[in-house]
Amino acid sequence: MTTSTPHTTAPDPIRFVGETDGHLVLIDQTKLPVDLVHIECRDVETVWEAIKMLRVRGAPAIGIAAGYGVIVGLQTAVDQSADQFEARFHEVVEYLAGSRPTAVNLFWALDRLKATYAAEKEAGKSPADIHQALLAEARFIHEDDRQVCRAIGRHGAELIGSGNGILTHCNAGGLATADYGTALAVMFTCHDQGKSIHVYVDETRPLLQGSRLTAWELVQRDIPATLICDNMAAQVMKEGRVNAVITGADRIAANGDSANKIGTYGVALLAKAHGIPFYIAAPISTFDLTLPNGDGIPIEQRDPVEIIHGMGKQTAPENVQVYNPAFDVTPAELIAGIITEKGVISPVTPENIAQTTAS
Ligand SMILES: CSC[C@@H](O)[C@@H](O)C(=O)COP(=O)(O)O
Repeated sequence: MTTSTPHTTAPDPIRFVGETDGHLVLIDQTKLPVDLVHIECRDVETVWEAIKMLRVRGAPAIGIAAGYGVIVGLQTAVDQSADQFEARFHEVVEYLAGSRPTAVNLFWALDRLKATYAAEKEAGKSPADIHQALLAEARFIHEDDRQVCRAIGRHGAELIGSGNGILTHCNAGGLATADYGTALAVMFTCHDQGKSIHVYVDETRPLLQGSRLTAWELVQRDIPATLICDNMAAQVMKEGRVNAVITGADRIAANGDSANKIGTYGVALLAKAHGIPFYIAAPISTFDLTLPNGDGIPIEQRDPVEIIHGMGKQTAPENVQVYNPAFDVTPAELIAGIITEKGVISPVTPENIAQTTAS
């Protein structure tokens, strides 16, 4: 079921309505910026489809939605035996884990629910009680992300001076998190602090998260912003308009190599060539310390149709070969700092990452 409302203020991208028998409500991000449409997810298949098709997207938001996806996925099993309930739990977790491969926040959130399940089972709890505990954990992940984003904004704002131009790529805003964002949190905080900033927004081919979502969020907040096509970033930097680049991340390896939306690596190289600091803004939940470097980060490959028919009309021959990786990996040496809720990691070294993530 979908509902449409006028969009004059920044709305919650993710809401869970009710208790364990409730449902998930998401902004359908594929419809923005033209329509603010909500979708109701009353089964896990709808949640999976929403993640896969980028109706909900952005690393933290995917994790939050998946947490609630487990709750709706278990609703059909709560009256069954403890063994059947547990089998369904693992089935739902595996199913949601197969929706998208790159953002580690998805797996991080599911792992937290697995740990909750194990603790409740150990304590001899019933399926209904376990279901309740899982909802509490999903809600905690959601609420905690709000605080995390605010802290990222505060730490990042210290790096930005009044009068600065900031370039960003993709959407790491309120829509990609519980609210307020990661990279955009820095810009929102600067704006709230009265600093005059100007944001350059890469449109972000092929799915235009920059022009559809980031530009929309900035316009909603009256933050001065200029939309550019991805291939204009070098010229804009050369003209001296950009003092810092800030993007989000989907997975950060133990050495700081960071996966983010395809094109981010190119932006980081351009920033280096122009002597502009390139920052990643991401929560601790985006670090994957099991990976020593970015080589092991799984890169999602998406459907060629997104490029051949990306603008709602055919822009390439149907039978042309297409390569459509959704993410790339920016090497740590190109990153001036990683802005987390615990502070800014700089220089980006394995030692500094280990220290901050453990604190
Ligand atoms: C705070 S969101 C950080 C990243 O998830 C974001 O920059 C990004 O690359 C999202 O890609 P998407 O494919 O739109 O989910």
